[in-house]
Amino acid sequence: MAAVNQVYIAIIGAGGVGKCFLSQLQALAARKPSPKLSLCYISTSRKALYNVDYSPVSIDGVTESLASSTQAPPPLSQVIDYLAAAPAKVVLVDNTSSQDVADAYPLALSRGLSIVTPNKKAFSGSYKLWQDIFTAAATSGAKVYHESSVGAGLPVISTLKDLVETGDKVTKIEGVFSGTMSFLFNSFAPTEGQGGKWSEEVKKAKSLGYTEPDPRDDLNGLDVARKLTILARLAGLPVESPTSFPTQSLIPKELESCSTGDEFLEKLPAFDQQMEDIKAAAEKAGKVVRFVGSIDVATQQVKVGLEQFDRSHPIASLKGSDNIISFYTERYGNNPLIIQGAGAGGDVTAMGVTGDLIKVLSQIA
Ligand SMILES: NC(=O)C1=CN([C@@H]2O[C@H](COP(=O)(O)OP(=O)(O)OC[C@H]3O[C@@H](n4cnc5c(N)ncnc54)[C@H](OP(=O)(O)O)[C@@H]3O)[C@@H](O)[C@H]2O)C=CC1
Ligand SMILES: N[C@@H](CC=O)C(=O)O
Ligand code: NA
Repeated sequence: MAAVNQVYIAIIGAGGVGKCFLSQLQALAARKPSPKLSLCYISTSRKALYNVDYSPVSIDGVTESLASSTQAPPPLSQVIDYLAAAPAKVVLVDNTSSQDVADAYPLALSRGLSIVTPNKKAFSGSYKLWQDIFTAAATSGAKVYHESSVGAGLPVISTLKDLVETGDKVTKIEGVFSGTMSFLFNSFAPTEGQGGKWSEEVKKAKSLGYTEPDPRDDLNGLDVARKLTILARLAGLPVESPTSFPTQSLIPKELESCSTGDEFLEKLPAFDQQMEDIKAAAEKAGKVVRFVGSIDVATQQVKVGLEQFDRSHPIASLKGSDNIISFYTERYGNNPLIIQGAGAGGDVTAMGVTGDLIKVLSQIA
């Protein structure tokens, strides 16, 4: 029988963000006085580690134990049955970008499992999925937190929720919402100097862990469209899906039929000139080009794409993978509330997930 206040942690996904989350979880579990956490399940898409009697999986060295595990992950519905029958409360941490896992949130929440995740798919899928998730949570009392689904660990979701829940009226949200796009344009079209080759910078963004598992999901604008869908919904706009508003893709037409991300990356250098032309057009106007998004709440308009900025504009002079997100509201008037900082990367994303876990623990343990 589990101790009173014991909480079981179940983790799906152990990639770039997942591994950083595991090291933060290890530090959290070792903290004194120690929260009564125990890891009862962890899986990737091919391997799993768990014990039918819920005896803990050691967090120390878990990446190595998982890699050498011979257990395959059971179907998701069975994982949810297993977790729902645990002799203590459970927090499910989804560190994948899987739509299948996201689609299972309503079931998991209705069975009492709380969820924390950086996965955007659940909150930016169909509006029905969004409603099902929050209805299931409200009915069962289970918690769902997804801070890192926008702006990685930056306090974007929590800030927007606070604005709305305290009665402010959000009129516009705009900025740079992609760590990958920020990094790409900051290094390919810097405010000073020459900048690198587009395709080389794309490869660097992937190796730095900024891109989605398939970098085409960043370059086609969908990752930003997903983030704006989430923010628009939280601001009160019932956006149907991330494809229901205009989004500019930076995938060359000729590469739209590539069957894998690797094939796309291999062929991309042949199309570097397309991006050079876009950069040159901005330079001719004395500006730089950046990939931005905006939500106009009053007109219900959401858009995502390239825009030109003066070199002195705060969006033009971002560094690294930084995001900048401005909230215009009635209370803040003409001077928006601005959040800025790294918007991608394993450690900063995992920070948002661990922070969410700590919030959930304070409510359920
Ligand atoms: N990287 C970043 O800077 C940020 C990432 N995020 C989000 O964090 C999430 C994780 O990103 P990241 O760590 O970079 O991605 P990775 O591709 O590095 O890792 C994904 C992990 O999920 C596992 N996985 C995928 N599908 C399934 C499935 N159906 N069942 C079980 N496991 C599965 C993969 O296992 P396997 O290897 O076996 O396929 C892998 O362990 C994504 O949703 C991403 O959008 C959010 C903000 C910033
Ligand atoms: N690929 C995303 C990761 C964070 O959401 C990005 O580059 O912003
Ligand atoms: Na965030």
